[in-house]
Amino acid sequence: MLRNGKWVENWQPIQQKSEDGDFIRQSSGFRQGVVKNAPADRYHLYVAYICPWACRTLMLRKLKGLEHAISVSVVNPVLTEQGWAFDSPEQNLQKDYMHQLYTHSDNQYTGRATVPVLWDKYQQKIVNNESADIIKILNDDFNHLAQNDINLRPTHLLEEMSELNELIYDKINNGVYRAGFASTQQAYERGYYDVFTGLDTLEEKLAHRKYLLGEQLTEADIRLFVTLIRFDLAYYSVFKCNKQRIRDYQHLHAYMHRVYNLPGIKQTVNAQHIKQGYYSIKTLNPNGIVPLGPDQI
Ligand SMILES: N[C@@H](CCC(=O)N[C@@H](CS)C(=O)NCC(=O)O)C(=O)O
Repeated sequence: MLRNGKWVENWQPIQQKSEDGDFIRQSSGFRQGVVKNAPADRYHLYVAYICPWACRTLMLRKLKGLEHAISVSVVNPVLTEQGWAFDSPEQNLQKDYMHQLYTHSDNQYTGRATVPVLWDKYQQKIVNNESADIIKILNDDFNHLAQNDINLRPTHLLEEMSELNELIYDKINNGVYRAGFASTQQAYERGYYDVFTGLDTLEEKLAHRKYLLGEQLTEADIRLFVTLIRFDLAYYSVFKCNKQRIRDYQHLHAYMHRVYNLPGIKQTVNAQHIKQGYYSIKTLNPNGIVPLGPDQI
């Protein structure tokens, strides 16, 4: 991580814990918006295919048809001693590491150099590093450039969606991390039970619905999909969420494939990066062996 603009931590991110051993997610440091009627060459996304938070921004970019307007850089799947690294110097400032883009934006930055990042190419600085903000920005503020007429935050569904988003975040998106990074048995069990009660609730909901809120795809589906697609590949095993796989849920499994088969979505999923990334977390998998399976998800 960065402390006052200096890279201080060794490669494995220190996971903040509560007194009871629960994993605590840190908050994001850059929370700005974009300019009105942004030109097509102004903004850029930095993402990792391993990262569910980053991939939800990639999904929005695809679904809205913003590929021509928002360029993308993808980091390598395995965190290095200096955090996220690029294969070759990235395209905006020719930097090798993500943390250099953070210190270029704020030379006193303290915090983790996470992805996703929404970058302003004109001002050469980070606009926002919170995926919840970024997906809202991509949905609401780029309609003049969007090639697809789709709104994932329809006003009449916002209230129901935000309730559902809370459940998805607490029990599922963050639940798998709370199980995976727990440092006591009790904390692990809290995470584990949250994950599976959450999945059971949504399995029931999806028995009668195409998407979480009915016929229309919404942001809630994006938020759920990114965890479902990583589940059998990584969370089931490396995060010990092993009551059952997504494959074993009739409705959730069909739904996951329904979303996966939407135009462009497959290109936001890279199973090899997901496995390499999660199985390289040394505290959870000291020898770094990456499993060959599953053959199918
Ligand atoms: N609040 C952030 C969380 C992003 C996040 O945790 N990203 C992880 C990858 S999944 C990361 O970049 N970790 C690097 C690190 O912690 O050093 C968001 O949703 O945008």
